[in-house]
Amino acid sequence: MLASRPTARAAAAPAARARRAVRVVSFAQQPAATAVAANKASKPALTNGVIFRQLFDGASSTYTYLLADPLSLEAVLIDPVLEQAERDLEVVDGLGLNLVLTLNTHCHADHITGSGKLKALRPGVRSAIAAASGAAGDVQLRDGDSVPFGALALACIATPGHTSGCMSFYLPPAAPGAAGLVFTGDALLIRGCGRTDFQGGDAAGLYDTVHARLFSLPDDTLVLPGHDYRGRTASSIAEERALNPRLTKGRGEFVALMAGLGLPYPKQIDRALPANLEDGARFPYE
Ligand SMILES: N[C@@H](CCC(=O)N[C@@H](CSS)C(=O)NCC(=O)O)C(=O)O
Repeated sequence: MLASRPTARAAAAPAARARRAVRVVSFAQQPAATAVAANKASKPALTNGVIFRQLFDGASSTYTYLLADPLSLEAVLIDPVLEQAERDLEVVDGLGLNLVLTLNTHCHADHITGSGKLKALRPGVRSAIAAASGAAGDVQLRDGDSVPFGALALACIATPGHTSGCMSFYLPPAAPGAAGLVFTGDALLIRGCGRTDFQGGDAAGLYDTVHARLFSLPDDTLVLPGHDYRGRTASSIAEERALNPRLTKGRGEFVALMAGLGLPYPKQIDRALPANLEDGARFPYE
C-alpha cells in the first residue's frame, strides 16, 4: 500500500540508516556551495514531493535531472552536460536552490560531463560517480550507498551492463502517496536499454541486473532515463516490465539481439571518454 511505504525523508533518518547499515556518503565537510538568493518568496513547484526538473541537451539527446529537497533547498544535478553548465546553473539559481553535488550515472561515451565546470563555477560543489567506473570524482560510490541532500537521500543501485560502472539512483516516495523516482542512466531506457558493445558492456549482466534490481522496484516508480532519441520523457517500472521490447525477451534472445544491434560508435567517444575519466575537470576540451 502506498501509505505504508517509507518515504525518502524517513529513509534518511539516522535510526533507519543505522538499522540498514547503509553507508551514508558524506559530502558536507566541504563548505556549502554559495546559495544564490533568488526569488525566495515564490516556492518551486513540487513533483512527487520533491523539487524536480528534467533538462535536455539536444546535441547528445541527454537528460540532466535537477532534484532538490523542498525544506533545505539543497540540490543535486544528475548527469550534467559540459555545454549546458550555465543553463543548469540558471535553473538552480532561478529556483533559489543551493547546488551541493553533481552525480554521474556512469562514465559517458557520447558527451563530456558538466561536473568539472560546475565545480569550477560553484566552489564547494562536489562530484560523485561509481568507483567501478574507474572515473575520477570527489565521492566514489558503491552499491547500497545513500546520498543525502537535505533531508532526502538517493539510494545507489549498481546496474552494470551498459558499462561495468553504471549506477542507478533511486529516490523513494518523498511524500505519502507519491511515487518514487529512479534515474537509470543508460541501463534502462524507455522501451529500450543501453548498448553493451564497449566499456565493459555485458548484455547478460545488463539483463540480470535490470530484472533483479530495477524491475523489483514498486510498479509506479517513475523511470527517468539518461537519454531518449524519440522525444519520450518518462516511463514507469510497471510499463517497462510489461512493454520494453528488449527486456521482455528471454535472456538468450536478449543477448543475441544486443550482439546484433550494429550501432555506430558515438561520434564524441574519443573526446568524451578521456575527459570523463578526469571528471570533465580540464575544460574547455577541443
Ligand atoms: N548517435 C549517438 C549515440 C547513440 C548511442 O549509441 N546511444 C547509446 C547511449 S550513449 S553511449 C545507447 O546505448 N543507445 C542504445 C540504443 O539502442 O540506441 C551519438 O553519436 O552520440
